[in-house]
Amino acid sequence: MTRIYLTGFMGAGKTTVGHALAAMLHMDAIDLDAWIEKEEGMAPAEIFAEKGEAYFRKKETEMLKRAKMLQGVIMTGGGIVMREENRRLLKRDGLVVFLDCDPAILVARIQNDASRPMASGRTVAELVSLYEKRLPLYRVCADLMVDTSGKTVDEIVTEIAGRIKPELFGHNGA
Ligand SMILES: Nc1ncnc2c1ncn2[C@@H]1O[C@H](COP(=O)(O)OP(=O)(O)O)[C@@H](O)[C@H]1O
Ligand SMILES: O=C(O)C1=C[C@@H](OP(=O)(O)O)[C@@H](O)[C@H](O)C1
Ligand SMILES: [Mg+2]
Repeated sequence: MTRIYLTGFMGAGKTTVGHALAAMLHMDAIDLDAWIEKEEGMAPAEIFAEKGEAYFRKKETEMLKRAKMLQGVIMTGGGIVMREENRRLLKRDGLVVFLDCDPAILVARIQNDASRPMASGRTVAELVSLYEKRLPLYRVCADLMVDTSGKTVDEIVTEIAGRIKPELFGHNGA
């Protein structure tokens, strides 16, 4: 397996954990949001504001398709599972690790974060409701689920690396 996709709700730690996991596994780290930002010359929040969510979602799917040409740990944006096409691509092209987390922790991390247009300005109830709407979609395309609540980034990375080794190198460790 040459691609490990990290999925999960905003604030779950996909970007942070992805860089640490890639370093541990000596793999490249590719954050789809950062890649979009580089290509568009605008951060996701600016793209949402100036070009709209539909434009961002189109770009996100385009990048996901292009990521198939790369190898490494690929960190996705929290909304990627909303499109059926994206879920199919994730499942087809790599090992999907879903970083789950207690919604109360997620909300504390993302509420009023102006860099996250799907979170800023939303109430706690709205954010929890968005998490609950997306949860089955994260689950349906995950090969592995990791509950990150109360764990440090180091603990999460160690847990993922231990659990994916059989998937990456074969069940006998070969
Ligand atoms: N396990 C963790 N423990 C404490 N803080 C974390 C943890 N994982 C991520 N964070 C923090 O939470 C915030 C959101 O992390 P980020 O990697 O941007 O999440 P995502 O990419 O899933 O939206 C960042 O400030 C990050 O430092
Ligand atoms: O949940 C979402 O719809 C989004 C999550 C963001 O990524 P993070 O999950 O890294 O915050 C980013 O892709 C964009 O702002 C939309
Ligand atoms: Mg991120």
